[in-house]
Amino acid sequence: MGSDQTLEKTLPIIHFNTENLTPGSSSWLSTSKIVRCALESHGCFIAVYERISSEIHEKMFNLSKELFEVPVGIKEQNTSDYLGFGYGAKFSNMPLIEYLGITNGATLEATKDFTNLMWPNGNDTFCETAFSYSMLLLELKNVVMRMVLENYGVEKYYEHLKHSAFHLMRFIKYRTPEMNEVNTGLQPHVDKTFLSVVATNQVKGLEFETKDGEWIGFEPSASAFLVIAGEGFTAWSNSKVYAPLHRVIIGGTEEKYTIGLFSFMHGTLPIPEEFVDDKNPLQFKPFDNVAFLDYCGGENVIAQRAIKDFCGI
Ligand SMILES: O=C(O)CCC(=O)C(=O)O
Ligand SMILES: [Fe+2]
Repeated sequence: MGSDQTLEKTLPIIHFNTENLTPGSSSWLSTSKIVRCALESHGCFIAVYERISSEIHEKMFNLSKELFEVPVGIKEQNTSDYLGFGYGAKFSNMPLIEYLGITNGATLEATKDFTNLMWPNGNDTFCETAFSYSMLLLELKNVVMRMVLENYGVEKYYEHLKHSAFHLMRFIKYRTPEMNEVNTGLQPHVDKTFLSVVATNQVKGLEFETKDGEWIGFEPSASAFLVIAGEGFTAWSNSKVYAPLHRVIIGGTEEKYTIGLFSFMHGTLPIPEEFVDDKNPLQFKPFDNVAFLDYCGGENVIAQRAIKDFCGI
């Protein structure tokens, strides 16, 4: 296990292995502290998680290429009322990005429904691989949640949060820019989620802004996943967890593919009293993550950090 979080111009890197994945072990406890610190200082970190083998990772990304080859008319049937869910492409300010999403990702039923929508004659390999892969991302997300909550001494909320969570499994493709075309893959934004785990192919482009305004690029490598906090987690933790601004710039000649498991919460969440004291007065009212998404999908979409406007005190 190691952490490079004090190094400037790099994202914190946290290794997860058999030893520190054993709840209650001293190594679990020390890793929990490092995870919490990373989410407070950067709002994200690189998780080196070897339980996700390079075989399934590669298989999933190859299938994801196949997914984007499905005819547009079918991809467009992947609709959703939520901001950023469903199918999206051909945005005037972000011409390179195309995405598809499984609402209620990391469930077999939704993965099957999505597969059957994309391939009316079926595609068992896609369905099985996407489901297994989403479960592995979910496992990592849950480990991180549990570690952070334990380290804050608020583990009593873990089961409730785990059961209130629902996930968007999002597949993204960024094509390379043509001559004189902008290289913006994804505009700078802060996720409206609680917590996400994002995997990418070997192509660079994802960048995070540090608290002092510098942009740091993510260098993809085998078994490296990004854990990113969203504004929901910031509100719930009374601003202890930081949600970082990030963007995608497509520079090279290769297409970038991303697969992310983005978590959101159902229901109204109050801010635990453990996060509030004289030095840290309550900053947010109880909030509904789904209502927050709706709020951001309306005319407030421009605001990069909308949570304060939505439920700040
Ligand atoms: O494609 C990526 O690397 C990042 C995607 C992302 O930030 C998002 O979908 O919110
Ligand atoms: Fe994002």
